[in-house]
Amino acid sequence: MVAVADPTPLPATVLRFSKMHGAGNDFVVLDLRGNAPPPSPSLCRALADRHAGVGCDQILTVEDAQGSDAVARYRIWNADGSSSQQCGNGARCIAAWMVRDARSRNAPLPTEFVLDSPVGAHAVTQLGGGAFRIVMGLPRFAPASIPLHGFEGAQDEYVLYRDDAVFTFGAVSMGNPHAVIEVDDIDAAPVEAVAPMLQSHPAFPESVNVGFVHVESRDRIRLRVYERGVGETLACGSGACAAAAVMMRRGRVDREVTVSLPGGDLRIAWPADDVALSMSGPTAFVFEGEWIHE
Ligand SMILES: N[C@H](CCC[C@H](N)C(=O)O)C(=O)O
Repeated sequence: MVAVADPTPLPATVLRFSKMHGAGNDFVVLDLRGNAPPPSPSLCRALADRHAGVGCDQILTVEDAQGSDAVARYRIWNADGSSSQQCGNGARCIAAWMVRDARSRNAPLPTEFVLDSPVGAHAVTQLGGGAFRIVMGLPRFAPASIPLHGFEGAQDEYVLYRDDAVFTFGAVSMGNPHAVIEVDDIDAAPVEAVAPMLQSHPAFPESVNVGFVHVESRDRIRLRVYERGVGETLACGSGACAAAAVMMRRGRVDREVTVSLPGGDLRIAWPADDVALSMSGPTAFVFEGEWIHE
């Protein structure tokens, strides 16, 4: 009897994950509590790959809160392996993940709790049915905070040139950079043509998420977002906050609006300039899995 070497090498490691989405913006969630190391950029790219991996727009990690009254801390990596400081849809999904985790340990979370992120604490409110409200903080319009180079003070509208193209947009930080371009026809918006040119423009040293917005009424806007590190997604929570904030600052919409994205609707409220903006929207668990990698 000749022993045959097993042709299938044993997996080096197995990584458990949750697959979730918020209005179609989809995520792989990793539980790193207990000081497990963060995923490398190459592991993020492998996990995000929609053919050879699990497939997602972002990887989200759940981590121990560091000395605050938060129930957990989360971090964000885009599909290309780059990290981000903010993810609105991701924050809601982490909230839902924590609610389910607490319930599984017979220690249910209160209706209101706090999550920590790379840009600070976020108050969370359970709205029921998988919906959550997240306090996303103050929109920051100063060019230096976006960052947007070449401009001194905050402007309602910026103009940039590149080759023979002219870009007219609003800009704001929600903890991550956003440019917002108003269009007449959202379905015909030149998303793939314009967004990459603006993202690689030297005025945006950290690149930028590019939103294309059409104002339908004073309490409803339609939005498509070409995200930094991903491309066009079905929804972008911080992008919805950014588009709403830019349109509110221009006086084009009321201080509470529905943002209609291809993957679903989000509700944004920004009662006054010196009050934090909040975002409400859905979450969904899709499946649990094990990532087997060499
Ligand atoms: N692509 C973004 C991060 C994810 C934002 C988006 N998925 C959201 O829901 O806010 C960036 O690089 O800033």
